[in-house]
Amino acid sequence: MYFTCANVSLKRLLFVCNMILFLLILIFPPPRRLLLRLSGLSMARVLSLFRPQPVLALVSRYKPASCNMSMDSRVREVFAAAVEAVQPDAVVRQSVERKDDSVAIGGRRFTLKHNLHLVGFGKAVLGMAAEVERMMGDHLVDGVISVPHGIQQTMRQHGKSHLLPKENGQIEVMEGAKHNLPDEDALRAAEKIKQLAKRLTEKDLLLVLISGGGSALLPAPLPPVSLQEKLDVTRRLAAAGATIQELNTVRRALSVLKGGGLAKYAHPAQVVALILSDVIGDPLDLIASGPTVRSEVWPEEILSILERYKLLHCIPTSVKDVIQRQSRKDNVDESDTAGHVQNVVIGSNSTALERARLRARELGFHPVVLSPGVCGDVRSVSKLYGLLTLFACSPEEPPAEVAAEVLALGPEVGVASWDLCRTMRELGERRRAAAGGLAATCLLAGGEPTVELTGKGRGGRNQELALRVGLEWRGLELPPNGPIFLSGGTDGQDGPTEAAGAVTDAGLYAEAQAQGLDIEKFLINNDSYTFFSSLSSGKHLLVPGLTCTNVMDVHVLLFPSTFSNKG
Ligand SMILES: Nc1ncnc2c1ncn2[C@@H]1O[C@H](COP(=O)(O)OP(=O)(O)OP(=O)(O)O)[C@@H](O)[C@H]1O
Ligand SMILES: O=C(O)[C@H](O)CO
Repeated sequence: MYFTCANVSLKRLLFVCNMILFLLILIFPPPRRLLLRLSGLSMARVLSLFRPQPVLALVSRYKPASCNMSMDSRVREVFAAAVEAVQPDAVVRQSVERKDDSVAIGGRRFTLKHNLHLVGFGKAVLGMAAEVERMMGDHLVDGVISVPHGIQQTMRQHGKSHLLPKENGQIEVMEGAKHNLPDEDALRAAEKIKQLAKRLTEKDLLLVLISGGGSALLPAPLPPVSLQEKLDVTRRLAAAGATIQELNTVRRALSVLKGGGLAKYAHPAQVVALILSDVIGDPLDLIASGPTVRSEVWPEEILSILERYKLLHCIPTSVKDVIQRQSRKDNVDESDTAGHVQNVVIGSNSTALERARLRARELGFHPVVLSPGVCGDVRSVSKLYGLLTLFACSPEEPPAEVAAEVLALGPEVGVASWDLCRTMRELGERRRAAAGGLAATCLLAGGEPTVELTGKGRGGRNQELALRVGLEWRGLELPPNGPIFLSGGTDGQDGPTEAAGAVTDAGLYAEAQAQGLDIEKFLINNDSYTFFSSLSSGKHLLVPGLTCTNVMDVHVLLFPSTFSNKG
C-alpha cells in the first residue's frame, strides 16, 4: 500500500516535472533544443504525447526562425552551403600552410627560394590561383592558368574579386573552352603551360592546380590527331552516355599532356598538384585526365570503349593510328618522374556533402547522407529517389519488395548495399518516430549521373533528374507540403544551359498539366531546360551563376515535419 501510494506520488511528481519542462520548451525558443536534448525527446515525440490541436497550433507559433522559411528556400540553402564548402580559396587555405620561407602541403615541407612556378586548368582554378598568389606571391616567378571563358567577368559581376589573381601580377590568366568544349584558345593555353613546364630545372617547384573541367581546358592532341577530331570523338562518346572514366581513358590516350604528360615535361622540377576532385572516388589518374599521374595506355581498352558505344566504325584514321601506335612498351616511362611528383586531393564531393549535412541540421532537418558516388542513368537514379521517398513518407512500412527493388538498383547507381540498407533503416526510423506523420529529414547524396541523349533539346543531367523525380512522385500519395528535391551541379552550370539544376516537388506534374506542358514530350527531346524555363516563369530553376568551383553534383531531398509550413 505504502509503495503504491509512493508510486502514485512519484508518477504525479514526474508528470508535473514533465509539464514544466514542456512549457519551458514551448516558451523559451533558444534553449528549446538543449532542453529537448536533456530530456532525450524529439519534438515529434513530445507532441505525440499531447495531441490536442490548440497545443499543436501553439507549437507552430514557437518554431525556430528557419521553420518560417519555405521548403524551397531551405532546399536551396542546403545546396548553397555545399557549394560554399568547396570555394577554391578556402580549400587551398585549408590544405597549404606557409611558414617563413617554406610551405607544407600534404605532410611534406618545401623550401621557397623564389623558385615557385604555377600552372592550372579547370573551373575552380581561378580562385585557387588567387589564393596561392596571396599566400606565396613573394616567391612566385611565373604562372599560366587556363580557365573557363568569361569566368573573370562573371566573378567581377558577382562581387567575387577576391577570386581573381592580381591584374598585373605573375599569373597569366587565359580563358577558353567555351561551353566546356576544347577550342583554339584552350589549345594556346595548353601550349603555354607546356612551355613553362619544359623550362624548369631541378631547383624549381611547380604547383599544378587541377579541378574539374581541366580536360577541356588543357587540350594537346597527339599528332596527327587534330583538335577537331579529338573533340568529335569525345563529344560522340559523351552523347552516347559514356562515363567520365571511359571518356578520360580515351582522352588520355590521345593527348600529349594528359596521363602524366605534364609531369614528364616538368621533370626534373619538383611537382606538387593540388586537386579539387570532381570524379567519384577521387581517382587521381582520371581527374582532368591526370596530367600529373603517369598512366599506361592500353590500346585494347580504348578500342573496347569505342566499340561499347558503337563508335569504332566512325572514328578518324588518325585517331585509330595513334591508339594502335601506343603499345604498352612505348608507354613505359624511363625517367623517374614519380618521385618528384606529389598529388594531393584538397576537396571533393564529400567535403560539400559534409557542409550540407551541417546546414540541414541547422535548418531543423535530421541529415542522412546516402553516398557521394551516385552515378548511372538518371532514369535509375530518379527511380531510386522515388523508392526511398516511400521509406520516409508511406503511412505504413513499405512492403519487402520495395527494399528488394532498392537493393537491386544499387549496382546501377553506384551505391553499395550497406549504404542503401543504412539509408532505408534511418528513413524508416524517422517515419516511425513521427508516429504516422512526417519527420523533418534531409537525404543528401552527390555524384554524377549520366543522360543518354536521344533528342535535340536543351537541358542537363540535373534538370533531367529533377524532372524525372517529379514524375516518380506523381503516382504516390504524398502530403501537399510533402517532399522537395533539388539536383544541382556545384559548378553552377548544368549541360550547355544557364541553370545549375532544378527544384521539384510532388505537385510538379499537376502544375505542368495546368500549364499545358507535357513532361514526357520534353523528356524524349532531352529538353528539361526549356521545360523548367516555361513552367511557372522558371521558378523551379536553380540559377546561381558560375560558382568558380566544381565537385560534381549535389542532390538534396527534404522531407518536412508534419508541422512545417507549406513551401
Ligand atoms: N539536352 C541535354 N539534356 C540532358 N543532359 C544533357 C543535355 N545536353 C548535355 N547533357 C549532358 O550534360 C553533361 C555535360 O554537362 P556539363 O557541361 O555540365 O559537364 P560536366 O560533366 O559537369 O563537365 P566537367 O567536365 O566540367 O565536369 C553530359 O553528361 C551530357 O550528356
Ligand atoms: O575535366 C575533366 O576531365 C572532368 O571534369 C573530370 O575531372
